[in-house]
Amino acid sequence: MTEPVAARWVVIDIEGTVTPTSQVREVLYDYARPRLGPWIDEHPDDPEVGAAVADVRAEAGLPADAGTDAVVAVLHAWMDADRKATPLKTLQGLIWRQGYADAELTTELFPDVVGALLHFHDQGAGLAVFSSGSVAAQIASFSHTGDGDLRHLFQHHFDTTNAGPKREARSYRAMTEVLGTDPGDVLFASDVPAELDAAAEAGWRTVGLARPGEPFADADFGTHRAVTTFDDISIEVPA
Ligand SMILES: CSCCC(=O)C(=O)COP(=O)(O)O
Ligand SMILES: [Mg+2]
Repeated sequence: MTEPVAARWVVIDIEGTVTPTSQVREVLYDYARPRLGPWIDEHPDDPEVGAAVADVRAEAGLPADAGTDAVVAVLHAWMDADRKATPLKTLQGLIWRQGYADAELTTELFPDVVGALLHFHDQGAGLAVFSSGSVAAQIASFSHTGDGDLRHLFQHHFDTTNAGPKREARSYRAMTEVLGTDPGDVLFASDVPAELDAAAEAGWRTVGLARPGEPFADADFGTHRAVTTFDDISIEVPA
């Protein structure tokens, strides 16, 4: 990106934008898959787990008393289809948080990401994350990266629970309220054109990450600027 974008906030997507898609769909999904059933059975009194399991049953049309095996079969099918259903994301996030705490997981970021985020931060921009991954998963994921603990960089974390669906403008309007700024002061970076469309509809500025080898490398980004690396994104923070 040659021209700097005026932005007080930079909001980043995760999968395909700052981490390779394989980091989520292979490393993290493979970690969660065998642990979902045991996690559900070992946390019978955790209200967050109970609510997520009830939501899986309801969303999948299972009976209200369907057992763990039936619930896990649905969760595995959703993962196979990469359906980013909120109750799945809640349960994955709890499992991944434990995995990061146990030092069994480390987040691999694209090599251009940390330098760019540090630069935006040093320029005085606020940084936030908007991902289908739960807030718990996001925070855990940035606590153990190949580049160290990056949690201090982010002032806000948004997911499909506290903001809403990623492809709907109302989610971006809700986040704008929380950020306490004008929508035109926010730059959203994502690999998914439909997410950028929703952000633009809410008045945000957008940049598409068309990273070589990633699922949206050859996507049509329409009127959104598209770059292949964060090295090509520059911002200026209005005085
Ligand atoms: C470590 S955060 C987990 C990310 C995740 O579960 C996911 O589905 C990523 O989706 P995104 O909206 O960031 O593309
Ligand atoms: Mg993405």
